[in-house]
Amino acid sequence: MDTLCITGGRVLHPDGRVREGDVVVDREAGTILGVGADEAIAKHAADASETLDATGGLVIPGLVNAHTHVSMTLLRGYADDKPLDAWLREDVWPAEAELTDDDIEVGAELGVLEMIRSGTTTFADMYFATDRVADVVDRAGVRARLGHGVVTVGKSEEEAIADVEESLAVAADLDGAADGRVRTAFMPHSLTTVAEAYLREGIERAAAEGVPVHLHANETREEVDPILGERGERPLAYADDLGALGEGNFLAHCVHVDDAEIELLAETGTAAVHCPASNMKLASGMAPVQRLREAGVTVALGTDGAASNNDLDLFDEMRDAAMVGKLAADDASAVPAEAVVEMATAGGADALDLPGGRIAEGEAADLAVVDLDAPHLTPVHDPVSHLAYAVRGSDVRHTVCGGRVLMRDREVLTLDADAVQARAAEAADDLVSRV
Ligand SMILES: CSC[C@H]1O[C@@H](n2cnc3c(O)ncnc32)[C@H](O)[C@@H]1O
Ligand SMILES: [Zn+2]
Repeated sequence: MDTLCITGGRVLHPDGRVREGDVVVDREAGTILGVGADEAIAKHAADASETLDATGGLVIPGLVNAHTHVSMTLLRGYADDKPLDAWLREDVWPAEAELTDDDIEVGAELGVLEMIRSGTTTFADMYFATDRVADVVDRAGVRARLGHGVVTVGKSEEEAIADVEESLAVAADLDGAADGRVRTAFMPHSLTTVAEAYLREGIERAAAEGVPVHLHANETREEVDPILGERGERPLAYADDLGALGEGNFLAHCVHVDDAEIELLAETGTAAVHCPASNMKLASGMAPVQRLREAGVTVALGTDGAASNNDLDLFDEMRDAAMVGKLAADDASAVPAEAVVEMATAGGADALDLPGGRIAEGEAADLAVVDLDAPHLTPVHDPVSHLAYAVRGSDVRHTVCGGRVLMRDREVLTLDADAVQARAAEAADDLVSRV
């Protein structure tokens, strides 16, 4: 049998416990064959086709970035210190109007490179030129749920219809690409940037095809108030009426949600993707993560785009989520370390309905090895505490997705890191000079 064995480290199990042991992977199936320190595992380790050394390290599930716009790496640091609406209208949308498909591809390469280097194996992406993003996912060896983002405000009826059609066509055509590592969703941008008729038709057709729906929801007060004023109902009641809530669907942000909306998410099985860094940078607000989790809502973590974060490092996101979760709840015991680790792993995989997120026999072999042998990680009283509060993306030693080694000893094997960085820097300069 063709196996990969990750040896000599400690392993984070789905129950949050950490134990010494090896992880044996069936490379053909891309799944975990066994975990532990018993004789059978030792025999597998001795016979392994390939070995990754985890000595002094912690093996964790590959992290899941459940909401991003990966190609926005080209706009990292382009526009800061503004609230969402002004940031989008004055800076981001004019720049995005100049993006070529080549820019989107190189921006995606840069973002995926950054994610692999910080232990992320799976992401959800809402953007444009989705076929080019899918091609990057294929070459880089990661997993993703991808969609074409629909905006109809400011467009003619013909353009708006074409945008909805493109999102539905992309969802149908790209699903299963990259040997099944690409799955898709219908992705209207938000409840205020897509008009009701288009939302209603697109969501109905997506549901009929079994395609999930992903959108930004309840991100700012400026987005909630007009819906409340014009419709006399809260945004998630409107979303429910549109058919946007349900198992498999996931909403980014969910900052300004009241108790009834939290209950709606829980009842319908709709997941929420918490984006703490973006919410803080744009001063959008503090999501009630503790209350969402207590209500039984699946909560995942997302970086949002690199222009509002400004990185794609899920370790930063875990720390931010734990910190701001305590402030939001006015309670230092809220959103503890084990909660944010769960949100970045199993919670993310569940929200996106993709494999991975748990290290156990039969699960997808999506893994990262974190090196704990560093001054800022010494001593190790509690490895889970370190994951949430002290580890940095640059502490990741190896990254594996579907049993394939994507980064070994910090060398990314599936992308040419220097070339990607150089191409992206040039594309970003050209882009800005055109805006
Ligand atoms: C239509 S493709 C996605 C669209 O979303 C924009 N975007 C980036 N970050 C955010 C955010 O935090 N809230 C809302 N929209 C955002 C991105 O620039 C694309 O235009
Ligand atoms: Zn977003």
